[in-house]
Amino acid sequence: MADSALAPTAGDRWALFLDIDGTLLEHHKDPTGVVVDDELRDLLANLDRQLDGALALISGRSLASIDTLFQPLRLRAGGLFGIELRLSPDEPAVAAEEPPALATLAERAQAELGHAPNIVIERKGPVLAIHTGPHPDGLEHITRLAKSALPGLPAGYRVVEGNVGVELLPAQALKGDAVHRFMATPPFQGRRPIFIGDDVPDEHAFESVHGLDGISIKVGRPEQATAALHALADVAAVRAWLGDPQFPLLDKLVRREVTAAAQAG
Ligand SMILES: O=P(O)(O)OC[C@H]1O[C@H](O[C@H]2O[C@H](CO)[C@@H](O)[C@H](O)[C@H]2O)[C@H](O)[C@@H](O)[C@@H]1O
Ligand SMILES: [Mg+2]
Repeated sequence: MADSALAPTAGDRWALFLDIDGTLLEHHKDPTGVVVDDELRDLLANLDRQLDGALALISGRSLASIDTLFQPLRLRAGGLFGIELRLSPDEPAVAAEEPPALATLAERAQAELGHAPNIVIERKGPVLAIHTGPHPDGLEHITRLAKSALPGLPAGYRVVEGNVGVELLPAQALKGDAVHRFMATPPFQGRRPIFIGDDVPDEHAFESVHGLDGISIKVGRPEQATAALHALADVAAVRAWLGDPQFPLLDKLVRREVTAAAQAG
């Protein structure tokens, strides 16, 4: 896909989509251990105002987890990789159901792996995450265990191996589709999307924004193949770029060599 993104035209209006973990927040060995500081809340609240509400968090976290983290800030958001969509801030969060076969796997994973110090099992309705933390000991075994449940799950479920864990996702868990849903609604319509993410599931959103004349930005891991055309080094660089008074300063983005896209998760 040709990269038109760094060819801003006068009067460009932007829409901003942000991944959370590894993009806005440094990773922590426990998913519940991350904390959103007031500086980040203020940064996002200011961007939300500056963009007339065309800002959404697109995360593998559930909407409930996102709201707990960022409260009292309540932004537009796509939770569970887009399964849960809040297209306007005053919409109530509706939690998605956990399929029985996924509950069985979660209990088996807890029995087999729960004792390992680096393993955290996170049940998120139709998504199950088995976190390995930064030292993915036993990742192969965990992936095999997760794949063993696929025959018992609804068609379309897949196992995604991310940077720090394995997740079992249903077919509709695609961040790029969430971006398209937001872009088809006010106040996102007619704007150029920017997506910033760090992990395999964000690849699908990078591809989506390319088709919308947008900007794709991968955070960290320069050695990883990605469809993203631009890069920011780490969480601190993301927050500095977002906080620049002249946001979005496109020429401050590092161009990434176009590499084979990671498997869009
Ligand atoms: O799409 P994201 O917003 O990046 O969310 C991806 C997952 O993030 C969380 O798990 C990851 O971060 C945790 C905190 O740093 C870490 O403990 C865990 O090992 C990582 O996998 C969250 O818990 C998941 O539900 C999200 O899918
Ligand atoms: Mg992430």
